[in-house]
Amino acid sequence: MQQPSKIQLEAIMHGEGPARVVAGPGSGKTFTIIQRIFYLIFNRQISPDSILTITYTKAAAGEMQSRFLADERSQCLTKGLGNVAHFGTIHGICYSILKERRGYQASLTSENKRIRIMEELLKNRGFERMCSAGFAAELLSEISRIKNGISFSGKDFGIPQGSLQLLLNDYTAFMNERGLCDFDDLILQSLVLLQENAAYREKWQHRIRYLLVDEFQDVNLTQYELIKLLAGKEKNIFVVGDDDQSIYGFRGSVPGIMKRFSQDYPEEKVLFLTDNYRSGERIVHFATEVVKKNKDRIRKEIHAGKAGGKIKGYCCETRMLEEEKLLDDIRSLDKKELFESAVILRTNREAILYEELLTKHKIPVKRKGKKAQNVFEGEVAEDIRSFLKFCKEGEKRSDFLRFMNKPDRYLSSKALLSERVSRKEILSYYRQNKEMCARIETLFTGLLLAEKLSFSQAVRCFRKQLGYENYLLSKYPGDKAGTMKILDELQEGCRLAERGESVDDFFDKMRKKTPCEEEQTEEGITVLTMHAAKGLEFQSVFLPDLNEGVIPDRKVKEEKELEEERRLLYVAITRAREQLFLYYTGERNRKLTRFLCDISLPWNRP
Ligand SMILES: Nc1ncnc2c1ncn2[C@@H]1O[C@H](COP(=O)(O)OP(=O)(O)OP(=O)(O)O)[C@@H](O)[C@H]1O
Repeated sequence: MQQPSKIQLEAIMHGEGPARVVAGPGSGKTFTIIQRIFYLIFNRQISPDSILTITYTKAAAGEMQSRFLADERSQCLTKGLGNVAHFGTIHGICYSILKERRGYQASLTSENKRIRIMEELLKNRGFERMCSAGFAAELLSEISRIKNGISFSGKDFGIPQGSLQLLLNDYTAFMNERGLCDFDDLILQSLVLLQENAAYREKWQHRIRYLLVDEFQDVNLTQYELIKLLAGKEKNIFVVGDDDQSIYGFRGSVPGIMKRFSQDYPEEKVLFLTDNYRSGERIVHFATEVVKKNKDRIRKEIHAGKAGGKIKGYCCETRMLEEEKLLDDIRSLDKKELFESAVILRTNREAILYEELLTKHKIPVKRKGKKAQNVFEGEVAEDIRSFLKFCKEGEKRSDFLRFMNKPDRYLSSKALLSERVSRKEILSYYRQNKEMCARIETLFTGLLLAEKLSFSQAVRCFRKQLGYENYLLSKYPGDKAGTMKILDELQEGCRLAERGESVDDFFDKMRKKTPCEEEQTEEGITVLTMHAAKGLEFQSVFLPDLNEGVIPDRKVKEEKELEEERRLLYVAITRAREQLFLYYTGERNRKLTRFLCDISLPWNRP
């Protein structure tokens, strides 16, 4: 078995009271937490049932639990005491806190459903033109900031500031009236419940005698308040985190939370886990050079536990040369190395494009545990739903607005004079413009036809005859296969509609069918985003597109946000065990990311 280092041992054997472990990447945080749980159970005779470990994601909780159960010491626990330690996310714990309380019946609303609700509320307030899933998601993230007491981000949403507050009120009223709640509500409601109900609070404090928190740097302030309440007067709270890996600012986390803990618990024990067991020395030094430019951080010296580590940087004249060099480098790996390597990108969309590039060049890509998408959820499904509702159920203005300019027909909402859309009215509005009139006639011919067709045939008409398929293909040029797959599955799925069934009922029914997890885990190189790479490690890591505008993202301007972008790059770099490959392009005067500009590294031309 792996032997803990002296400092890890000190953390593992910490007794009572608050402790804060400031750790670097690859320093064995998970290992330390698991060993501490065993220490508490076997050396301090703490009942496993009263130990709770909070992780940031469900996947991390599952991973930690299986590592705990894989240790043979856990076997005698299940046999002997009949209970085990608990692992869960903060949302999971809050759900239990609320559920146990008699009468609590709120049902948790999925992200997709929240987006649909927000779209509806936007329409009700007269913002039809701005209504899209992306815009609704951005507003919801702002609402989340407000609910968590974080100041307004300053983003310009193109709507008056007062309207944002109105939308927040609408959203709260909508959720309350229907007994719905979202992830923020889970935390806020649990917090209020525990604050107001002393007996219930004490019951939970008594139940959780030892609280361990992983990835503490990503906890937001409301979550932190709740964690403090659970820790209660005994304060047996053990938090582990790396402020340099705080990358969830958009969910309200702040790297300063690690410092805040020490203000709230001045009697804390502080320990620094600074030996990196994962990466070769050169990679550790390089990563440190990158992150140390951030001002808002706890200073720490990370030491490499292993010698070596290879870093190669390439400045490519064109995007095409960059892709070719990346492909060549990946091809130079043997099969085993390939399966243990990853290409890491800034955004999801880029990850999809790179996955496609590799597949096109016959490089196997791993799709591990990826959740199959329910095609009846999302933007495309919403467009199709509006189209079907319009054709089959009353030609409503709000439905028409959603699809009328997909593809762009240059139709203005001003041409829609009444709640029920009339072809005549629109034609009369554009009577001076022959081209527009021809376009409108073509659209309405298709709509009239679709009215008489089955759901599935109508979807086909929308795709092919009315140009929706080509519109999507030009919107997502890099994801042709994905777009066609969604459209095919939606069209096929619509065959399941029953005679006389309303469009909304049918879509709701189809949305409830949970898609199964993709069973096979193909062997190949992993392609993922910087956010998703957190907590993972790979033998070789490839980082393409290290250009200004990509990282930092072109929208990011403020110093605080720039520091978070730098941390993202740090997370990506520190995933590499042995080899790190970096690429950027100088095409059309594009520049290397500012985060690497002043770090000495030979940038070779391929
Ligand atoms: N004392 C030790 N001796 C040898 N190897 C160790 C020791 N502690 C941890 N390791 C190894 O170091 C690697 C990193 O550990 P772990 O994944 O727990 O790091 P982490 O701190 O959670 O990393 P990160 O925050 O970067 O995701 C693992 O392969 C682990 O087995």
